[in-house]
Order: sequence, then C-alpha cells, then structure tokens
Amino acid sequence: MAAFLPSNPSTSCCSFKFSNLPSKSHVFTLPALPLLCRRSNYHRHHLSLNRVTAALSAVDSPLKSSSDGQDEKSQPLLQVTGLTAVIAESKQEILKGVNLLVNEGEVHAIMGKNGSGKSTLSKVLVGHPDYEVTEGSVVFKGENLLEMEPEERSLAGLFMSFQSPVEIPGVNNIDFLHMAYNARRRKLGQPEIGPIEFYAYLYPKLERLSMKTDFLNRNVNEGFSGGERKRNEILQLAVLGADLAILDEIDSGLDVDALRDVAKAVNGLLTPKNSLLMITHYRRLLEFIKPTFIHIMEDGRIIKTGDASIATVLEEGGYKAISGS
Ligand SMILES: Nc1ncnc2c1ncn2[C@@H]1O[C@H](COP(=O)(O)OP(=O)(O)OP(=O)(O)O)[C@@H](O)[C@H]1O
Repeated sequence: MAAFLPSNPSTSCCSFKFSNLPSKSHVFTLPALPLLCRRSNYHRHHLSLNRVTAALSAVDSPLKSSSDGQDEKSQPLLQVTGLTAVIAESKQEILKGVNLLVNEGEVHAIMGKNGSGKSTLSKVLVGHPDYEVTEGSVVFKGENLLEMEPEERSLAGLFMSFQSPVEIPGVNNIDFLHMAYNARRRKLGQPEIGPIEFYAYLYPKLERLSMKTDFLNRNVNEGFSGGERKRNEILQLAVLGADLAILDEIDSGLDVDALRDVAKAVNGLLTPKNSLLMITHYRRLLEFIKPTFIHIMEDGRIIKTGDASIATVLEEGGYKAISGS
C-alpha cells in the first residue's frame, strides 16, 4: 500500500499526497480519493468516506446527446464571474477575470494558446492548493464553490481528469473502483455489491472503452501508456459519474481509435442534467464530442465564445484569426 501523507493532518481527505510523487502538483481531487484514504486509515476518515457518494448521483441517469443543444429548461450549473487567481507561492497572477456560464446539459470546450491559463482555470475550479483566488465568484449548483474544500467540491459533483493522470502504486484499479462504487451505494441507502456483481456492472464500461480486463488488476495508472491513462480516467468517470466533468486534454496522446472509444464513452454519459467542460487544442475531439459552446482563452481570460465553427476558423487561420494578436 502506498504511504498517504496528509499535507496537513487536519485537512480533508482530498488534500492527501502520495509520498513517492515528486511535487505538490500531484494532489488528488478525484471523488474516489477519500476511498483510498479509507483503505489506509478508515477510522480517521470515516466521515469523509461517508460523504463521498454525494457527488455520484448522475451515473445511472437517462442518456441524452450533447448535440441536442441547450435544453429550454436547463438551469445554470456553473457560473464563474470575474475570477482572478494567483500562484500561491509566487503570487503571479494567472487568471485575470474569467467569466463562464455552464448550464445543465451543455458541453463546453475551452481552447487557447499554450500558457493561456486553461489548466489553471480547471485546477482552480477543483480547489488545487497551488493557486489562490484573489477576486471573483464561482457558483456551482447554487452554492459558493470557492468556500468548499477540494473534497467537498468533488462531493458536490465535480470530476476532473488531469492532463497527466498520476499513478497510485499499491492500489489496483478494480479495488479502487469497487470501493468507490460501493460507497455510492451506501450513500443511496443501497446494499453494497460483491466483486462478481461489480464486475458485471463494470464490464460493459470496460468494453465500451476497449480496455482489456488485465487493466483491472494493475495498480492505478502504474506503467500505463499515456493513452491507457486517459482511457482509465474515463473509466473512473463512467463508474463514478459527475454533474460537471472537467476533462483536461483528454485527447492528448490518444490514437484515432482510442479517441473514438473515449468520445463514445463520454457521449454515453451525457444527460440533460450533467455537463462537460473540455480543454483541447484540436478540432478532432470536437468532431466526436460536439460542443454547445467553444471559448477561447488568452492571457488568463476568455476573450471569445461561440459555436463549433470557431474551431474551424482556428484550424484554418490560427489564433490570430480569432484574437487579432
Ligand atoms: N504552479 C505553477 N507554477 C508556476 N507557473 C505556473 C503554475 N501554474 C501555471 N503556471 C503558469 O501559468 C501559465 C498558464 O498555465 P496553464 O497550465 O494554465 O496553461 P494552459 O493554457 O493550460 O497551457 P497548455 O495549453 O500548454 O497546457 C503558464 O505560463 C504556466 O507556466
């Protein structure tokens, strides 16, 4: 079992780091993380564990394609207003007034030049400790997201797939997913399911992602190729569900077949109630997962919002065709 080192013993479970990882950028904020904490230290994190499943409400909802566009009755899910954030250590400002509205049932894509602040925005949304919010507000499902600890954000229904998913030595994939899923069932007042039933639940998701069953017995992400890690992130999302999934460059490192599998799995999870925020550099992903809106980020702000045609303008004319810079 990997050693779990609390960055601050009094903080929530999601502020845990793994001792063998190189930097604090590897802090986990996945909804399932508290379950790993339980595995290593059940009593201390018992309450956190029991709350984890609050976030996992969307997974069995009816399906609806994002390409159906905006539902007339859709409600705001995430409202970001004038968000500014600095790097905690250096106080360098990265986000310089981001405004973004994501309604239920919408798919949003954020594009932008390297270093424009896309990943920082997503990390700030999940409460990554590398950053401090200095101004602005973020309302998620009617609640002030910025007042929540990272764990509470995931419990509230945020899922983030990081650009570089980390390894979790000593914890195998199927145990990780099974614990998370059972915690959700307990939260819903349903009995836990055993390994065989869980496998039956999991297998179609694995198949949809064209993942081999031996991935289940391997430690989470350990020795996985870049593309395998990305598939594994989507498998976690498929098992756990989320109201808002943030996928940071889920297309990077995927071959064309893998991209199709991942996109199919993501599309299959979309409902009229949940939403997706994708960060990508390429139109290719947007051909598989149709965005309701595309936002262009530049120097820490969203400078343009439009429909899918923006991606074509971008591909043909580069960022100068959009920003004029
Ligand atoms: N923890 C940090 N320490 C130092 N600099 C940082 C940190 N986080 C972000 N930055 C800087 O902030 C800027 C925005 O980074 P960010 O990763 O958000 O960009 P991005 O738009 O996601 O880029 P890319 O398309 O290359 O992934 C970059 O110049 C980056 O070096």
